[in-house]
Amino acid sequence: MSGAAVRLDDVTFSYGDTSMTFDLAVGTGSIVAVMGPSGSGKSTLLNLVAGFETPASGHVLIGDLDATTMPPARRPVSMIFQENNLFAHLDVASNVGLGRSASLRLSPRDREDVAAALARTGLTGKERRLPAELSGGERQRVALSRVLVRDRPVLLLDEPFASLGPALRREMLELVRELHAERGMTIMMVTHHPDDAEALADQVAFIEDGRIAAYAAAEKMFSDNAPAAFRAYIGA
Ligand SMILES: Nc1ncnc2c1ncn2[C@@H]1O[C@H](COP(=O)(O)OP(=O)(O)OP(=O)(O)O)[C@@H](O)[C@H]1O
Repeated sequence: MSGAAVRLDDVTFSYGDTSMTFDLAVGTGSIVAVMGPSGSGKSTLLNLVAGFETPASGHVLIGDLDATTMPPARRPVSMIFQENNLFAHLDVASNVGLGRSASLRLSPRDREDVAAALARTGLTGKERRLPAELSGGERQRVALSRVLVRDRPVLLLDEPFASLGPALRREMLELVRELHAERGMTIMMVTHHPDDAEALADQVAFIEDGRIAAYAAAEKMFSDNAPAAFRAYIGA
């Protein structure tokens, strides 16, 4: 895997009378923290990239592809949500195997890759467990293992560690940082935690009222030179 650039070109979208407009260019292999008040449009932005929502106008470009109307499964993208990433009736190995084959027809090579991904995320020995028999952190490790076997150039994280305690959250962010160093995928991560953004991201996109109010290097956004609205939002 290596990353792909993501571009939203004059993308407009609305839910009833909530209108949003996104213009954003994310460089290949960079990590962008998507931050902003509740209801500002962070999840919608990720859903437009993933293909769960389709723009009213404008274009979504991923690498060389115009993905604007492409169905989610065909996009070179993986996404992890805060919860419900796994199928409750399938064991850990099968949930990860789905990243390779939707019908779970797995070759010996696929099975090796599933085992390697589970080893990489620290889940060896838990292959036969059901999601309900795992902790919240372990379930998100399963989701990350599936990302590894899916091997797509863009990874979208919609507050995947928000319900974990602080120490575990840091541990999971560290795992994401390592996987990024190994694979080089482009990451867009929604987070409400400035510490998480500072630890992981090289860019911060600040969303306010359905538009990108600021987009700059994390170094700048977490300095005294950050836009006033962002400083107010993080309580700086
Ligand atoms: N399925 C939907 N139907 C109608 N309106 C929606 C839907 N999903 C989101 N909205 C509205 O669109 C706006 C943006 O929502 P979105 O979920 O993208 O915000 P967010 O920044 O991710 O919020 P949060 O931080 O609370 O998760 C909000 O006003 C929300 O109420």
